[in-house]
Amino acid sequence: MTALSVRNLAKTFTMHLRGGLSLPVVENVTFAVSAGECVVLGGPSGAGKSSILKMVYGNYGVDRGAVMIAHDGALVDLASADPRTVLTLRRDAIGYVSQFLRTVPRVSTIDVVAEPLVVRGVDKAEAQRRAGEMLAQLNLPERLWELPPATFSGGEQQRVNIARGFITHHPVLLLDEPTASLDAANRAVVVGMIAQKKREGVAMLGIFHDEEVRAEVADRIVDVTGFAPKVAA
Ligand SMILES: Nc1ncnc2c1ncn2[C@@H]1O[C@H](COP(=O)(O)OP(=O)(O)OP(=O)(O)O)[C@@H](O)[C@H]1O
Repeated sequence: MTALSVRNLAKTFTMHLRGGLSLPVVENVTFAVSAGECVVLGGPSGAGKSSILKMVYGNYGVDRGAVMIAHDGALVDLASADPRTVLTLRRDAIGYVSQFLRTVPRVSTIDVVAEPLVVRGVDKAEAQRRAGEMLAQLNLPERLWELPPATFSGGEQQRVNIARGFITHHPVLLLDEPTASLDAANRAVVVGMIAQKKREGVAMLGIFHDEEVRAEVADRIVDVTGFAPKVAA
């Protein structure tokens, strides 16, 4: 079953501070991700992988094309949806694990991780219990759970971010380098968490620079260089 279908996306950045210089990045981006599948975007630095992920989540507008996401038994185009629909899709249908944690001052780690469940109506104590399970799985020492993550190391912050991104059940999940700052043991934990999401039928689209991780999680690699804009003669 197709959970995410990207059709003919195109993006050109316009550099307003450079006299309106236009920088075509990708065109005709077309691929689909099925439930229970992890598709990885491949290609060299600058090919447009992050830009595609940001368009799929609606952080970047698209010049052309559609991002169809399964929701309530239909496919909804996130690229042309109004802001309310985008928020609904982000609550119920599509999640995003970014590379970096955006920390909020004074909020404890356990509450940072529990929050996505609390806003979905889960009882606070139950949300914190599940947050603790995620943090323990990711080997984050319990003495850190009551502290805000602002002063944590890069790898600790990334694990808090992964716990927060994986705690909900979004049928489509976008992963932007979730293992970049992790040691081998924790990379293996995340690989296991991705395998678990596959078993639960989640469709994942990700960027992984680490070749070992990529080989373990990718069911298919979509080479982004195939979407390079044709240079006009
Ligand atoms: N907001 C932006 N404004 C202008 N140009 C941008 C913007 N975002 C990306 N670009 C440009 O688009 C091109 C593709 O960038 P992108 O980050 O998508 O590549 P990538 O394949 O993810 O690279 P990497 O593997 O290095 O992360 C680059 O040339 C980049 O400079």
